[in-house]
Amino acid sequence: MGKTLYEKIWDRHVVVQQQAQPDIIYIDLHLIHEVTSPQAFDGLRLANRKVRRPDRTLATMDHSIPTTDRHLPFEDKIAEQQVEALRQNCKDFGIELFDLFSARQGIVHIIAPELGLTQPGQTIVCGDSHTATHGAFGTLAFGIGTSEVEHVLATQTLKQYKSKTMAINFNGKLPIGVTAKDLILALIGKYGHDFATGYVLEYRGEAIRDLTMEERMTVCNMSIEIGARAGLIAPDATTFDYLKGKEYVPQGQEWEAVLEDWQLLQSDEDADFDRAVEFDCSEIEPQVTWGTNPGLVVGINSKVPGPSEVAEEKRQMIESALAYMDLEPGTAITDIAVNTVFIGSCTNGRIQDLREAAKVVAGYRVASGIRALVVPGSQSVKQQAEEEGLAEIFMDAGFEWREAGCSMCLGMNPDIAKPGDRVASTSNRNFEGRQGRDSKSHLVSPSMAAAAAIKGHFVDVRNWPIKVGEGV
Ligand SMILES: CC(C)[C@H](C(=O)O)[C@@H](O)C(=O)O
Ligand code: SF4
Repeated sequence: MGKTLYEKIWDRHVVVQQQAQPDIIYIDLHLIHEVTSPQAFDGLRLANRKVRRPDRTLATMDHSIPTTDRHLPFEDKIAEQQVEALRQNCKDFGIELFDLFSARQGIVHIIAPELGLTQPGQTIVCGDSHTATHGAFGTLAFGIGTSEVEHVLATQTLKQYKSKTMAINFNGKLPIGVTAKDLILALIGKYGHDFATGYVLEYRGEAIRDLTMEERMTVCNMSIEIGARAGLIAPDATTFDYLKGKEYVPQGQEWEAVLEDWQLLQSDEDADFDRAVEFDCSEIEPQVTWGTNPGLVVGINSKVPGPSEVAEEKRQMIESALAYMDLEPGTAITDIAVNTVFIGSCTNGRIQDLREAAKVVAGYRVASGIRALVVPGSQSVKQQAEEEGLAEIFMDAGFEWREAGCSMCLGMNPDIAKPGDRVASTSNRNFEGRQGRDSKSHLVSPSMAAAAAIKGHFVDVRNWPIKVGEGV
């Protein structure tokens, strides 16, 4: 019997295997940030322990930091303490930190891939649920809790039960103007936000093969939003081209050797997945979430559904989502007006995302009364966007252009949506209060968010360009 990619990576990392016990697996890379690490370091200190592999541990700050005026003291003293604690911990335990003013600072899931730290066949963990992003490289990457962060810091290993495996076969090609974000939202919409609980997914098929690495990261990033532990894409020429020459990737003869090894990282043809799903890509439209979890999503040319359209056991959930979102069933998605637009996050804060948004924005102005933010996922994305003239396009149109961080993806830093704000957001979560108390989030792709900023409501970006002033 052949093995799945997941099983191959797992087997390469098992350190101890005992009956009726979780396996102990080796961790190749441990990423840390300011929110989920302080208690873990406190635990180490109490036990008088060191960090086992500081050289395989990397820290950045992203969640609670401001994206403007970084030279000023923080308004939020708790956030400032978190950041201070991370600095001290990294210093005391010899861990490299990309601090606030580092050219390498950024969202943890954006910086590791862009530096070439994320590589096929590795195990990567982080005290953060969107660690699955790194799965785009054929890397087993998943989020862990703070006590596990401590365990990994101390031992560079983790106790884990093996997950079940699910193949997600995306058949056919993505229609023109439909993005990776729409692909993953459509999948979650069809199956629901808890469908894949307990599974590690492998995304496969023509539509996946056609995606760039950045698009693959968008897909894997949202694995947790369908309940999965992790999501993987087998590495191929696209992966190797992306990695070649990156700072932390081996060069010369060593590159040839790793390349040979990485090519083995495919599920065997006769591998047995616990479950397989076939998904037809040909009918996907640009997606817009209307509810309070990412699975409550429809195509741009649809209407907000009502409780009567769903199975009895889901009615209450739909009713409470409609009430929170202040939406009436039957409302056309294109009639939903927003007053805030957020382009950024580890889902869609990479350079390709900003390029796609800028294409829509170029030559237009943000509609009046709209607050629109573009927040690059890393300082390196920021710099590149400035060099390419994207920052100027955004600023000329009336967008705010920020320093890198999680920003309005979650209400943990000064970029908070106000009560009642309705946000078109390129992030990955739309739970109640996610972007600020009593604010309403609609998840979309970068080009859809950009178009909503210009028009003041959702539009089908496939019909862009729309002449300024038309139909507003
Ligand atoms: C704060 C952090 C622990 C959290 C996570 O685990 O995902 C955050 O990144 C999020 O996206 O909700
Ligand atoms: S950008 Fe959002 S989803 Fe990603 S790590 Fe930060 S808070 Fe979590």
